[in-house]
Amino acid sequence: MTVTSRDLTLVAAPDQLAELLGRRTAPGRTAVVMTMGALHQGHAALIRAARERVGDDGLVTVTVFVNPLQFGAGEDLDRYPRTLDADLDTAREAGADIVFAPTAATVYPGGEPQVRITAGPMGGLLEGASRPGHFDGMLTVVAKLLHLTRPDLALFGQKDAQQLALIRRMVHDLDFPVEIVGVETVREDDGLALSSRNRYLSPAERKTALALSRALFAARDRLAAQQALLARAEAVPGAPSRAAALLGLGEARAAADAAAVAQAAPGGADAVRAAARAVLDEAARATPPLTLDYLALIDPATFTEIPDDHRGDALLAVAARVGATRLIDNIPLRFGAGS
Ligand SMILES: Nc1ncnc2c1ncn2[C@@H]1O[C@H](COP(=O)(O)OP(=O)(O)OP(=O)(O)O)[C@@H](O)[C@H]1O
Ligand SMILES: CC(C)(CO)[C@@H](O)C(=O)[O-]
Ligand code: BAL
Repeated sequence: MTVTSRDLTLVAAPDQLAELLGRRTAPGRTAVVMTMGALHQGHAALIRAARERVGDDGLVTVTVFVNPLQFGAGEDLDRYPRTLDADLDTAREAGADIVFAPTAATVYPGGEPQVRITAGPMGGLLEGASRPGHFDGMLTVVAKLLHLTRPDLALFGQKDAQQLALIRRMVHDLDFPVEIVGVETVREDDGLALSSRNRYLSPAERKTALALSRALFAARDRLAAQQALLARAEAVPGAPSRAAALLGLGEARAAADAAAVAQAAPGGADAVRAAARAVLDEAARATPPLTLDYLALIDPATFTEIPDDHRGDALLAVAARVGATRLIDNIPLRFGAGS
């Protein structure tokens, strides 16, 4: 579908939003994209995906709200970029109908809400361990915004993988009548995941920050190499070992690689993790340095570390600081046959 520039309405009050939704909603065809503003092409991809899903006569609402509840003390709530005029252009070009940009006093008229959503055990891991209370605050505002925007679909980025998993969990556990759609991470040409916080980076910091995506790609390449070797070795019937099998094929170099892989990591996950860590260790010695918060190779169903002999889906997730900026990124991986 080609998205042509359409009329965009900016609303700040929930009753105005309700009025618009009531007037224009086509049944089953409303979508929401929730953001904290400072929109970039990652957000635009979510809005375009929403438009694709609901069609030309559907309704796409973008929310722009920097939610104080999900920021911890000492985090960047005050300096978080607020660029509403530019956001309206991006939202319009990507195909939104409504931008709902309420104030904090509108969203929380009585101050901080007494009753909140609790993220549960998964909410205390990784991002939740580094940012205590973050996911409770995030889920609470997502629940509120779902009530206010009343969508059939809500789209979220895979870049915030744990957020997406927790929103799916909330919707499942609490029977929210909405379909949650995940959208692939949009990257710069050099691999850096688009993020509103990238604009904090100086050129030198940005260069160091590239280590996040390079680490993920190194791990992905390591897994692909391991699995190609294994597949070739397993293709030789009756071979006593992977290395011997490849030697039997006269592939001495590949056999040496296979032996190294087999020795370093018979199951594979540890070597994949190590390939990523090597890139991050190097970036820790760069100027300016990268300070690793976590690197985790996890089961996407639980967000707990996978064992070395894991088979099936996994997620490699990283969080790090460069200067005063904290960035996250992740990549899906598949261990075992068919990956
Ligand atoms: N590069 C990206 N590709 C796809 N979706 C993204 C990307 N970056 C953010 N999103 C998604 O956009 C939605 C709004 O995110 P948010 O406004 O926090 O942007 P952000 O760039 O992640 O900001 P921040 O730098 O503050 O984390 C979320 O669902 C998030 O996952
Ligand atoms: C989902 C969200 C808009 C809730 O404030 C925020 O966490 C974000 O931008 O990812
Ligand atoms: N992108 C997730 C929202 C946050 O960092 O608070």
